[in-house]
Amino acid sequence: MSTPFDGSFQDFLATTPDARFTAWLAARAEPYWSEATNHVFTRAIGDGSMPEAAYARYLIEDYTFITDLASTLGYLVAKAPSMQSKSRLSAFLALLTSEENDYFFRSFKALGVAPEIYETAAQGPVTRAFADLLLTASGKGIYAEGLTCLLCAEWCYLTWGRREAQKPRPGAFYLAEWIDLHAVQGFEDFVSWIQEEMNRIAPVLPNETQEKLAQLFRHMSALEAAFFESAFRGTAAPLPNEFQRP
Ligand SMILES: Cc1ncc(CO)c(N)n1
Repeated sequence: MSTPFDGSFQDFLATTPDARFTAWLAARAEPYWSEATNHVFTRAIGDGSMPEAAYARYLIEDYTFITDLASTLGYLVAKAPSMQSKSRLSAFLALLTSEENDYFFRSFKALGVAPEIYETAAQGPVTRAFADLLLTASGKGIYAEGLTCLLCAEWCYLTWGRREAQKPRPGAFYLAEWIDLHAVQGFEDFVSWIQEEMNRIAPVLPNETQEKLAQLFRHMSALEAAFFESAFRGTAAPLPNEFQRP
């Protein structure tokens, strides 16, 4: 999807003068960015080959991920520099905690997952690593760090969502609606906004901070791929050493 690149944003600009910061983040995240956006789980959502057990496993983990993502958005609303940015972020937070929350309840019911299970489910290792990364970056980091995590998560879902939306919808409503949620115009507009926000604030940050953002986006991409892998196969290999804490 992206051509891998491992230099600085300045180096990237030298190869492509009108390159966007967000394109650099994706290029620096290879091969994980492509693994996440093309994972077999994401294709199974749209092509009728999704095993019910894998999807139930996925939704239970994703419900706890979404809870941490809502907290991340809270931190971002607090740190956003302008009313316009706070407005965009809080509108998405409202969607996440209403319509999308309702989607989870209806889907759990259809899949026979009881509230006792999804409300008290312990996070698996990948979801725990996500929680740690999201909450540390958005809670302790500067605005751009939390925004980088949000960008990766939502851009990844827009990418597979738009691709799967080209196919006829699967029969199961929870698959069809999961595609629609991530392929609608409003979601595309939100992801475009996050990209514009990033491309406005990040090119003027110090080189070291830009490197930190590239590493965060790369780590998020690897976790997104591992999250799909873990749901689809019931297990995922630990992330490579570059992502282990010193
Ligand atoms: C793991 C994961 N990443 C991103 C999204 C999109 O919000 C999601 N629902 N779950």
